[in-house]
Amino acid sequence: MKIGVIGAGYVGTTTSIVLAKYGYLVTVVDTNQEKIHKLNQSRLPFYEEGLEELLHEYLLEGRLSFTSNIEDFIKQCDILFVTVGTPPLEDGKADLTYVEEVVSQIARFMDDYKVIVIKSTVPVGTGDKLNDIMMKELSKRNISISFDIVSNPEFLREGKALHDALYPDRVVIGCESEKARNIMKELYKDVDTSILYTTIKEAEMIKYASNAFLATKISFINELARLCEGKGVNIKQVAIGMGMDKRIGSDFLQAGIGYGGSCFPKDIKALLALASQVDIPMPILEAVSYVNQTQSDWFMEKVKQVLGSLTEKRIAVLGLTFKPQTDDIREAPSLRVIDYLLNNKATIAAYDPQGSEHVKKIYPTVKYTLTPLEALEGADAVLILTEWKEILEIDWKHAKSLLSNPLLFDGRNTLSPSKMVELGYRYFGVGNF
Ligand SMILES: NC(=O)C1=CN([C@@H]2O[C@H](COP(=O)(O)OP(=O)(O)OC[C@H]3O[C@@H](n4cnc5c(N)ncnc54)[C@H](O)[C@@H]3O)[C@@H](O)[C@H]2O)C=CC1
Ligand SMILES: O=C(O)[C@H]1O[C@H](OP(=O)(O)OP(=O)(O)OC[C@H]2O[C@@H](n3ccc(=O)[nH]c3=O)[C@H](O)[C@@H]2O)[C@H](O)[C@@H](O)[C@@H]1O
Repeated sequence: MKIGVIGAGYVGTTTSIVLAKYGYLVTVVDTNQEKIHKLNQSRLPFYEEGLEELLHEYLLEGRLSFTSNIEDFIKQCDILFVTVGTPPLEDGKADLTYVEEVVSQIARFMDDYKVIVIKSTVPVGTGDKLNDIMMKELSKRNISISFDIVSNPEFLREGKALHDALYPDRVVIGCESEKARNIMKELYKDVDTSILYTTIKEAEMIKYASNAFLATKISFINELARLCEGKGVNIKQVAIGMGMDKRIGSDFLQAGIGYGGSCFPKDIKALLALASQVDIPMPILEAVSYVNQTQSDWFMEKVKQVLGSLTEKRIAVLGLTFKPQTDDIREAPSLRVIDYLLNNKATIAAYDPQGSEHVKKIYPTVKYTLTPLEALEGADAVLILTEWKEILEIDWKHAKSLLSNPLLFDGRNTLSPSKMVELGYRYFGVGNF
């Protein structure tokens, strides 16, 4: 069974490495020559711990290969995983251009049965649409070759990609043919988890529903944090107490400056766009998005209030990526915070272990430092926006001596307020005292 993976992004690269680990022969294709070149040199095109070593090993062993020749690739592979991007369009809908293009190419070049496994996050009904595209392309060739479309959504998190792909909580397979189902069953035989077989549409919806629910938990706790702050109640204790109820669960109840990343914001927009196409109002999801969009402003208003004015104030921004252990800055709350600070004429020194180069392209006037302590020199306030280990493990006693003003705004509620106060800081968390 030869496996092909289309797209060498987070999902494609991780999927290919995991499949190679399970002993399959895997080839990955991408239109981005630079990525393919890098991968062929055992270098990841993004930052993700634990993957590069395996990439190197499997390349050497010949279990994994990377190419930009799509035609040969399609002819040679039996199972094709589609992992290309589905970014948001202006109106919030998922842009299916890349997925549709890939599927057309498969139909144009295939000469025997293929299982086409859609891993990209796509709206409900996409499987049917892709099926139509395949049929149309094949009829242009005046040829009849059988194929199956399977929806196998990906649930990995950036920063924990390898762990999540190796030990998933569940695998969802949306599949409507016995033949494809048996192939998928064989493919996942060594993965020790529950497999849920569904229709294609159900699998497509499960992916969006899961992300939307996780985002709802975050916006719920963030909204509650605002109330807790007003009432002098500690949100961290509230979250612990809530999370002890198994029906609620303790995950994704960490209050902060809001969720970011390439998926939650995009997938919520896409789900709302899907609902509006069929005139179904989704006020809960609208509110989830609204709370998230206003959370960093709410946080920054507090900073402004404490400082009086931000004009010409020196602000140390610690953490730029949307979460730790990644270099991804897509929809990162730090971008909104920097925007806010620049609009208020503050001076910024920013530190991030992985994300600075990317943010520099958007905000070239910000000073980017190589160490967290450099960013703190002469600062009037410190903002923690991402809970990187490098930031949490700062020697905060020494750090205080570098600051003009020991004001600490912890946008991730990760430091101990009492310890910081003991060290002489004025500490402000998110509903956390
Ligand atoms: N990033 C993540 O953690 C997760 C992403 N997803 C979903 O998976 C999909 C992919 O996400 P990422 O891997 O982050 O995307 P990405 O943007 O990192 O990678 C997509 C890759 O596809 C390539 N590509 C585009 N058109 C192509 C074509 N015609 N032929 C070959 N390659 C082509 C691009 O050059 C790019 O390298 C999205 O739908 C996303 O929502 C799902 C779960 C987790
Ligand atoms: O579809 C996707 O791409 C993926 O989206 C998320 O994964 P990811 O965006 O990589 O990262 P998360 O760990 O979910 O964090 C997302 C954002 O929420 C924030 N967050 C998370 C948890 C929390 O309690 N509070 C909170 O503010 C994080 O800081 C981050 O900005 C989902 O967790 C994955 O299951 C899914 O596969």
